[in-house]
Amino acid sequence: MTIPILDVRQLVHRYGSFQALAGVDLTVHAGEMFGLLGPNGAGKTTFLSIVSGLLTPTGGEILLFGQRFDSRNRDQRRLIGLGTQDLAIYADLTARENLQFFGKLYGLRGATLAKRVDALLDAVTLRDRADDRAGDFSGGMKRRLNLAVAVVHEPKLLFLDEPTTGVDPQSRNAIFEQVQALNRDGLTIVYTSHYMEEVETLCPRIAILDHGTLIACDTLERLLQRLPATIRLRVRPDPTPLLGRLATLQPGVVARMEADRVMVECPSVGPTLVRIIGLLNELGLEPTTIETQEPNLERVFLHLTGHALRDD
Ligand SMILES: Nc1ncnc2c1ncn2[C@@H]1O[C@H](COP(=O)(O)OP(=O)(O)OP(=O)(O)O)[C@@H](O)[C@H]1O
Repeated sequence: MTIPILDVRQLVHRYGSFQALAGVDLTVHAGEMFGLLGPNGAGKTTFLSIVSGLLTPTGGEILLFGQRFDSRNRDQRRLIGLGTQDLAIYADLTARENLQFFGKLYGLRGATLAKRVDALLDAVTLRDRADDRAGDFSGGMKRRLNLAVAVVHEPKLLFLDEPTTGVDPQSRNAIFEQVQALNRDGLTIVYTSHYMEEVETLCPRIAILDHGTLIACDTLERLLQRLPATIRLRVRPDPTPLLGRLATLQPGVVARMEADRVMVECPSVGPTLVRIIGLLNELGLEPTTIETQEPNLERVFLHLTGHALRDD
C-alpha cells in the first residue's frame, strides 16, 4: 500500500466559538484528481488554508508524503500549490511579470524562470496577452493566470479553491482542460467546488463536506449507487396490471403509485425502461407521460443532508 500524498486526521478548526471543521479525516493518493464538494460555508476554504499552511488548525494532524506537515518547513511548502478563491495575482503587473514575480519567490531565476514562464503562458493560452496588464483581463483570463501562478514552482500537490468563480461557461471549459492536463502530467489535485457538475465531471473520487463535517467520501460511481434511478409514468387506461408485473420484474426494482403516476425505483434507467415498454405492449397499455432521472450528486447530497447543495 503506497503512502498517501496527503493524510488528514481529525482536523478541527474553530473561529472563536464557531466550529468550522469538526474532525475531518481524509486521504489523497498520488495522481488523484480529488473533489471536495460542499455548499458555501461548508468549510472548504478553511480546510485548504490549513493544509496549504496558511492557517494553523485548532486540532488534528496532517501528514504530507508521510511526514508530519509543519507550515514553517519551506521544503514541505514547496511541494504544495494553492489556487486561491480570491485571485492572488497583481492587477498592475502583466501576465508575464506576475509569473516572474511568483517564480522568484520560489527561487527560480534566469533562463530556468524564463522557460517556465513561457511554458505556463502557453499552457493557459495567455501567450498573446503575456505583456498586457492582468487588471485589464476578463474574469476567465484572470482565473487562468491565477492557476498558472499556483503551479509556477512545479508543486507535487495542487489545491484549487473554487477555480471557476466568476467565469463564463467557455472559460470554465478552458480551465477544466488546463486542470485535466496538469493532472495527466502527474500533478495530484484537490479540487473544491460547490458546483456538483464540476466535481462530477472532473473527479473520480469525491468527499462531501457539510457544516464542517465530512458526510461521505467515495468514488463518484459508489456515491451515485447510494440512490436509485427513478422512472415516473402515467399509463391508460389502468396502471394496476403494470404495477403487479413490476413487483416481480427484476431484483432492485421497486414500484408504487404516487398520486396518478407509477413510480419505479431501479438501479439504472436504461434496462428497466426497455422492460417497462415491453410490458406496456404486452398488457395493451398506453403511456401518456414518462419522466426519468438518473442519480446525481445533487440528489445524493440532498439525501445525505436533508437540504439542497445550493440555495440559488
Ligand atoms: N475568519 C473567520 N472568522 C469567523 N468565521 C469564519 C472565518 N472564516 C470563515 N468563517 C466561517 O467558517 C465557515 C466555513 O467557511 P469557509 O470559507 O471555510 O467555507 P467554504 O466552504 O469555503 O465556503 P465558501 O465557498 O463560501 O468560501 C463559514 O460559516 C464562515 O462564515
